[in-house]
Amino acid sequence: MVLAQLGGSISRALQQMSNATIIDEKVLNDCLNEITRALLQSDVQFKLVRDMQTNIKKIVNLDDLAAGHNKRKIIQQVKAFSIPIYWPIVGVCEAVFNELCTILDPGKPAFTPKKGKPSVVMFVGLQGSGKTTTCTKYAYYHQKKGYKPALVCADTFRAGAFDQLKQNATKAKIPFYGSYTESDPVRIAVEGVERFKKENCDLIIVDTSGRHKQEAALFEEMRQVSEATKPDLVLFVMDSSIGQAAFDQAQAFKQSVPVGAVIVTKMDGHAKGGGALSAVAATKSPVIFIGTGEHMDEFEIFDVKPFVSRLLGMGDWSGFMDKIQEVVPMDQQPELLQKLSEGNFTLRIMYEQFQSILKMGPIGQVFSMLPGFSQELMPKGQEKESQTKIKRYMTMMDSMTNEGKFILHKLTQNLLTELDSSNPKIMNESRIIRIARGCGRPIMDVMDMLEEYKRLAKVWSKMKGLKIPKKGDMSALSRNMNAQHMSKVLPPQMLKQIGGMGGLQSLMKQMGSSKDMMGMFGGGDK
Ligand SMILES: Nc1nc2c(ncn2[C@@H]2O[C@H](COP(=O)(O)OP(=O)(O)OP(=O)(O)O)[C@@H](O)[C@H]2O)c(=O)[nH]1
Repeated sequence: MVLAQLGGSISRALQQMSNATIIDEKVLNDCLNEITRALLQSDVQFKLVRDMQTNIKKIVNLDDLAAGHNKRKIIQQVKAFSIPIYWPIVGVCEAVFNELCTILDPGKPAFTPKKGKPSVVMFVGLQGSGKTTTCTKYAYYHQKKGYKPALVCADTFRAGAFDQLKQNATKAKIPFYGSYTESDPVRIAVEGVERFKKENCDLIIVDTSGRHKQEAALFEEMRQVSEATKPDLVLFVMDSSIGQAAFDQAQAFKQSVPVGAVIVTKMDGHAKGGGALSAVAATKSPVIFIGTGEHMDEFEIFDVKPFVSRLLGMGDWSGFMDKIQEVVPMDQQPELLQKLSEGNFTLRIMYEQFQSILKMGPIGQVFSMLPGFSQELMPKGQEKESQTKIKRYMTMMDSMTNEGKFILHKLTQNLLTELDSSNPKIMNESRIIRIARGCGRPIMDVMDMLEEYKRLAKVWSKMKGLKIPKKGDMSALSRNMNAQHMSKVLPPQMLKQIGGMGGLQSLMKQMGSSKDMMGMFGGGDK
């Protein structure tokens, strides 16, 4: 399965899960099985896939969720009180995303050469993996960054290897060393490294001959080159279409030489995404670059998160996780909560929420996948229409502001704009006609917008009576938040999963410390 298909399969599996009304063990298992199948077909090693599935289940354990053991998920769920989102799906997506990122990130950065200080980098890999081409790409990349690279051809096995390197190096104006007559790769490697050290080159790249894991003699030769040149970094070059063999091959190299980083080549073709994951797992070294074509500059720094996003077929999933917080920015939550606690869900608040959703751009569409997020406002499969609808509502509300008609507040005698009033009754016929005229929309549209406002106001009215602390004191908020409030604002399915009112109460007891509760709102130190 090629990369794009893998992404498609995984996102389809997640989408199917999001279509389910209730996410129970079976729905979660079906989704994970689907993802597992897709990864296996993409040549991710079986063990890796199995571990990943177990880990995701641990993170998204629905039983745990009900019993309140899984704080992280609960934290996400409680955050959901800010907006009616069915959060567990985000949790599963995030877990899949994080698991893939974890596999690709072995936790230790690769060696980076320093300018002005001689470093030796040795390239190893299977025959035809693109090693020689990649050596030059790597040298050229660093040359552009101000390094002084040099190439040494220690591939005495393949006839024509030296010519190929010479040709590439000449094109890129990079000094090179090799021999048509010498057959000992160790000797050539040592001579080349010494020579370029004397010439003050700071990045000496040693290309070795391609080999297969069955070729014991060639592996021994590679080990000797490594011992003699003492490279600062051994780079394993792997063709992305190698398939299931990737793990074993990478491991065989790692067992002979201290592989410190991986470069995956031919990512431009019918690339299998799984190989990269397997190579990292086998070598416990990070992928640092990818080759995306035959040309010198078709070479990119490897970045885990965008790669996984691509793998999952979701433009920028990591960005989504960050942006999700924007729906109600953390620093604005106390203010917002204050207004809501007073039962003041105004058209202005609705306007600001719409603004946040639109700010999320196409990512906002992801919300429409999530059951619970205003089915009426964002029906599935009609994201574009929904966005247009939101924009239309906002235009109507703009017209309300511009008219600047004020309403006298019954109790405070303050003058409020239509946008700041939380009493839908004030929107009488003459006001509706005026707004419709002002924005050039039919009266029905204005009424439609006001219906949506009433619907949302009803959801938010459940927050009424919540004691809100002063701005910044989130822990006080958590102390004042009781299970009763929570039960009102959590979507019913979510409450059911937590174990109803009883489950919620015991959960809140367990999470009693203010530090934990602060975490629930994204505040405090984590
Ligand atoms: N499309 C594409 N082709 C690549 C890429 N990298 C290398 N190639 C091509 O792959 C083929 C093999 O590349 P080489 O650099 O000769 O491979 P090698 O690993 O040095 O080969 P041995 O010396 O036999 O081990 C060449 O035709 C390269 O042009 C890439 O990122 N994308």
